[in-house]
Amino acid sequence: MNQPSALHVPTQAASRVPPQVASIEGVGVRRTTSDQLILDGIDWLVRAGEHWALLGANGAGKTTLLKLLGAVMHPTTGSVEVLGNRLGRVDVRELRAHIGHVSTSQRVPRDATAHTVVLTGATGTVQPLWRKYDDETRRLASELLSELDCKELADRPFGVCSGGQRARILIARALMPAPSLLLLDEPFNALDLPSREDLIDALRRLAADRPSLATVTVTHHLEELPDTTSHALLLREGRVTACGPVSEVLTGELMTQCFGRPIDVGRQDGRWLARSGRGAEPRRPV
Ligand SMILES: Nc1ncnc2c1ncn2[C@@H]1O[C@H](COP(=O)(O)OP(=O)(O)OP(=O)(O)O)[C@@H](O)[C@H]1O
Repeated sequence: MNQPSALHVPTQAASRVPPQVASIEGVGVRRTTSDQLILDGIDWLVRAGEHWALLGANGAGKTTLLKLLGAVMHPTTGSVEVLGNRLGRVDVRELRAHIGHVSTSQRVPRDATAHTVVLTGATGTVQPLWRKYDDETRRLASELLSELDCKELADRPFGVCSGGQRARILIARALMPAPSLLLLDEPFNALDLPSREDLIDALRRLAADRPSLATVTVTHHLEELPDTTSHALLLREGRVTACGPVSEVLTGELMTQCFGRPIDVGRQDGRWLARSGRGAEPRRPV
C-alpha cells in the first residue's frame, strides 16, 4: 500500500465503523503565482456511506478542496489520502479512475449521444475509445442511464439535452467505474425547479441503492440538499469553520458564522431552508 504507482483500492471490510474513503490532514494549498493561501489547516475525514454537503461563500475554496479529493491537484502542505492512497505516492491517473467527479468545467463533446458520454466514463476520457467498450460495458451504460431516469435520452446528442438532463447524464458517466466516492461540484447550477427536484430524487435513490457510496456535494443553496445528506463542512476563506453531522452543523448560528451575515436555517420534511438577511439579528429557525 502507498507505494509509487501501486494503487490500492480497499474492499468493504466487515467492521462496524464504515471504512475511510478520504482523509485530509493539516492541508494547505498556496497558489505559487499569486502566493495566495487558498486552503489552510484543513482536517477532514469522509467515510463510506456518508453524504457530505460542502458549503461556503464564493471563493471560500470549495472547488479546490474537491479537486484534492478528486486527485486533480496536490496540496502544498499536509496529506491527502483517497481510497487508501496518499497523493504524491500514487499514480493519480489510476486513482482518478476510481473516483466519480462531476464538475461544471468538465469537457464533453456536444455531438456525442448521452449513451456515448456515459461510456466515456469507463475509460475516463473526453472522447470515446470504442475498442475498449465490450457488450457488458455498453449494457452498464444503458442501465446507469435508466437508473438516473435518462433512458429515453440514450440516442440524443448531449448538446441538445436540457441542463437537468445533462447533470444526470454526467452523474451516470461518473458512476461507470463503480466509484466508492462521488464528487459533485455545483450539480444544481442553473437548473429550474422541476429539474432540481428530479436531480435531488436521483441523488436520494443513489444513496438508498448504494449504501457504501460516499458523496460530497458543493452547493450554494441548502434547499438543494437531499434529505439523505448526513454531514456538512463549512468553509470560510480557506478554513473550516464547522464540520460534522448535519444536525450539528447546518444551524443558523454556524451558517451565520461561516457566511458573515445573519442566516436563518429551517428544516421541513427532512429538507433544509435558508434565508439570509443583512444587518438584522438572526431570527429563530422556523
Ligand atoms: N488556478 C487558479 N489560479 C489562481 N487562483 C485560483 C485558481 N483557482 C482558484 N483560485 C483562487 O482560489 C480561491 C478559491 O477558489 P475556489 O474555486 O476553490 O472557491 P469556491 O469556494 O469553489 O468558489 P465559488 O463558490 O465561487 O465557485 C479563489 O480566491 C480563487 O480565485
